[in-house]
Amino acid sequence: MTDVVRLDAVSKVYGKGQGAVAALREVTASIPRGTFTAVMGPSGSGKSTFLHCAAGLDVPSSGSVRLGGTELAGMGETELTELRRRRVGFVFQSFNLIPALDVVENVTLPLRLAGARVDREWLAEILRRVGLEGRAGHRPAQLSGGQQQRVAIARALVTRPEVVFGDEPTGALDTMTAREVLGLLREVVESMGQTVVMVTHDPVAASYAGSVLFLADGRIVDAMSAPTADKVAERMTRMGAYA
Ligand SMILES: Nc1ncnc2c1ncn2[C@@H]1O[C@H](COP(=O)(O)OP(=O)(O)OP(=O)(O)O)[C@@H](O)[C@H]1O
Repeated sequence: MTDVVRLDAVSKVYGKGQGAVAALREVTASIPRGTFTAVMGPSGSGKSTFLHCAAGLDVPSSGSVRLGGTELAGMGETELTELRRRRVGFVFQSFNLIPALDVVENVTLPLRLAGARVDREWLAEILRRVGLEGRAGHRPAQLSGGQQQRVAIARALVTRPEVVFGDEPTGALDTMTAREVLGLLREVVESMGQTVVMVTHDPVAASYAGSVLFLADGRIVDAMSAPTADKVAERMTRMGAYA
C-alpha cells in the first residue's frame, strides 16, 4: 500500500525560551491510502498539532511531511493554500458551512475557489452517497446538525482529495447522529477508497476506524488495529487520559 501522508521526525515547538512548548517530538507516522485512522490521546498530547502539520495547516519546527509524495517543507503560503484546496479535505467539529449558501453551493465552494469546473455527475453521486439528494437547495439553518455535517463531508470529498482530515467531526453531534456520521466516514473509506484521518476523544468514534494512533506528550506511544471501543477506552485509561 502506498502512503498518502508520511511524517518523518516531525517536531513542533510553540513559543520560545522558558515558555516554549514541545507539542510534537520527533513524530514518525505513515497513513496508507484507503485507510481510516483515528488519532487519540489525552488533552494536550498533540493531536490537533499532528493533524495541522499533516494537513499543511501548520508548519513543523523540524522534520518532513509528505502528502501524496509531495514534500511540504519549504513550500510558501500560496503553495500550501493551493495544496490544501486541491488535495486535502477537512471536516471540523463546527461544520463551518456558509449560512447564506445552499447545500450545492456549500459543497461546490472548494471547486469554485480553486477555479475548477463542477462535475455535475460527481456532485450528484456525492450528494447521493451522503444522503442529501433531496436537500440540494436547502440552507444550513434548514438542516439538522447531522445533515450539516453530511454537507461538510460532501464538501470535503468534492475535490477528490488524497486525504480527508477530521478534527473531532462528531464532537457537536448527539450519540445517534454521531454514529450515522461515523458510519458514513467508514463507508467513504470502504466504498470509495478515500483515506480518512480523524482526531477524536471518543473511544466509540475511534472504533469506527481501521486503526488508532495514540499520542502522549507529543509522541506516538502506541498503535492499535481493528480497535473496539472497550480496547481503546482501556488503553486511554492506562495513559491516564481520564484521571
Ligand atoms: N498556538 C499555540 N501556542 C502555544 N502552545 C500551543 C499552541 N497550540 C498548541 N499548543 C500547546 O501544544 C500542546 C499540544 O496541543 P494540541 O492542541 O495539539 O493538543 P491536543 O491533543 O489536540 O489537545 P486537546 O485534546 O485538548 O484538543 C499543548 O500543550 C498546547 O497547550
